[in-house]
Amino acid sequence: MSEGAHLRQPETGQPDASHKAILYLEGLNVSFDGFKAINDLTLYIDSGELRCIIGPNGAGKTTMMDIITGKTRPNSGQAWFGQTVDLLKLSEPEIANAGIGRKFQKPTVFESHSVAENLELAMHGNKSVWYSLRARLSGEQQALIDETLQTIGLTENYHQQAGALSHGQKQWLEIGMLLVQKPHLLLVDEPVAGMTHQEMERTAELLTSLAGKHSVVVVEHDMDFVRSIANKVTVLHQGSVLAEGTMDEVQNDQRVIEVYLGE
Ligand SMILES: Nc1ncnc2c1ncn2[C@@H]1O[C@H](COP(=O)(O)OP(=O)(O)OP(=O)(O)O)[C@@H](O)[C@H]1O
Repeated sequence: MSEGAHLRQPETGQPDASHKAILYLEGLNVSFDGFKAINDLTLYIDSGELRCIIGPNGAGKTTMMDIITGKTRPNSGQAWFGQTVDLLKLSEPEIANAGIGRKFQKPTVFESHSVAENLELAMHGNKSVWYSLRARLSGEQQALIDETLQTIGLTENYHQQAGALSHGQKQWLEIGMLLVQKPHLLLVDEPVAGMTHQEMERTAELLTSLAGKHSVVVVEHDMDFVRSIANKVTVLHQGSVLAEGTMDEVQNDQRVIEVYLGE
């Protein structure tokens, strides 16, 4: 089987979120050469919620995302997707196939293909570009592409070459490329780095519109942006949860203030 053969199959079963949470991280530990990057981390994400994760450099945010997607294996602890999917037993492609999509900071769209073709390619996943762009789209697939373009605000850019999009538009296209794979949980790494103010506002609208239908975890350094989208914020520090609550609650938390002042 070719690399990523399980990846990006659009139809996946629903994770069992009957106990409210879609993601359970419990007592996780990760050491790199004796250094504890993740230290007894326990964190729950509810089904349909939009959660922001903040924390100073080196707090363990990326490592936490890497555990969820199977890129990094913890030394101990538990990571469950819903009630029944043990993430620590799955490979990276199996985790993606189970319905966890990740958007990295830097956009990686296919620059020489059109916006719609990028969505088609993402929808067909592991198939070759040649196959993907010649396969006839079903009515349902075409409808998904149209709906996704509307969600990400790129309907007008259907035929435009992706390489000609602005930085912000490329980021939205890449979010669209995840959406056509119908993920249940979306992990989004620093979505607004390098964006104009206007692009940031549009990204805030986009991410908040995805919550409910999807569960969304956003790691972001820009506090104004976090304030504009967050209901609940988790602050990581030295690999553990330092504080959790509304933006106002965590910003007024003395321990959080000290950690950020100490940066
Ligand atoms: N592969 C690795 N080998 C050794 N140390 C690592 C490795 N990956 C991460 N670390 C260390 O683990 C700690 C946590 O890193 P991580 O990238 O998860 O933090 P972060 O909160 O995402 O930081 P930033 O906001 O700067 O991206 C850091 O001290 C980092 O240097």
